[in-house]
Amino acid sequence: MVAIAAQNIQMSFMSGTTETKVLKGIDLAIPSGQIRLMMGPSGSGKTTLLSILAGILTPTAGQVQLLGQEITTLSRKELTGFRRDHIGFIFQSFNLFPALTALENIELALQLKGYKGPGNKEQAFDLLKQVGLGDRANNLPADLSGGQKQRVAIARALAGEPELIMADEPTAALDSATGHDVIELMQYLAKNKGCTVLIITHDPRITDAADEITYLEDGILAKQSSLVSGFH
Ligand SMILES: Nc1ncnc2c1ncn2[C@@H]1O[C@H](COP(=O)(O)OP(=O)(O)OP(=O)(O)O)[C@@H](O)[C@H]1O
Repeated sequence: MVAIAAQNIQMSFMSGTTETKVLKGIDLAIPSGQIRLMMGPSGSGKTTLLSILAGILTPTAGQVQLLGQEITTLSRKELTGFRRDHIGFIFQSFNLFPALTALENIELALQLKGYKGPGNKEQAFDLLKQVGLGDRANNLPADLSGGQKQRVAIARALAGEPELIMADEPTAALDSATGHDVIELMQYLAKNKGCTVLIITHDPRITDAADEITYLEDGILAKQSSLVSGFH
């Protein structure tokens, strides 16, 4: 099954009377359970494309289907619900609430996803254990290292078991060993939970973890390499 699909995605931004075409007709099909990297020079349109695939930005033209659902026809409200129910997001900047402990950050995510029972604390703790942070549950983000914060952010993205994980530079702020741990965790999720993982990265150290790499250059797909079949 194809988890993330897009046809002829185009995106233009207006600044004054000048139109800048950032995406010029992108087609994508990412199978379920795959780890797909999206790479390319700065300004090539990666974040814009991820935002469109996640239904955060509406493209100027083109269609997107997530888990078989056409999302370009959904209302804002329906999109918000779809994202909440099916997508876990991970960003370079972690975006944790500084006044909440690691555990509370995840409990909050569960609440926002509509989980309202006494089991939330236990579930949040289980998620922290999955990312190897069972012993840091009561720490505030300020008392965690960059890698630990990113692992909390991943645990939060996993709350509610989303089928899709979308990450924008998840290892950029991490040292090499920690970045590797984070990617191993994503591999675990893809292989064992059937998550489909789409990662924007500049980080050449994580290319080995990908099933496939999509290269974006100046708003078009430059090439696609399948690591599984062994050609780069
Ligand atoms: N809201 C916006 N309004 C106008 N231009 C925008 C907007 N968002 C992005 N752009 C422009 O679109 C182009 C692509 O930006 P985008 O952030 O998608 O690139 P990127 O490949 O993710 O870059 P980086 O690797 O530096 O994050 C850039 O030239 C950027 O200035």
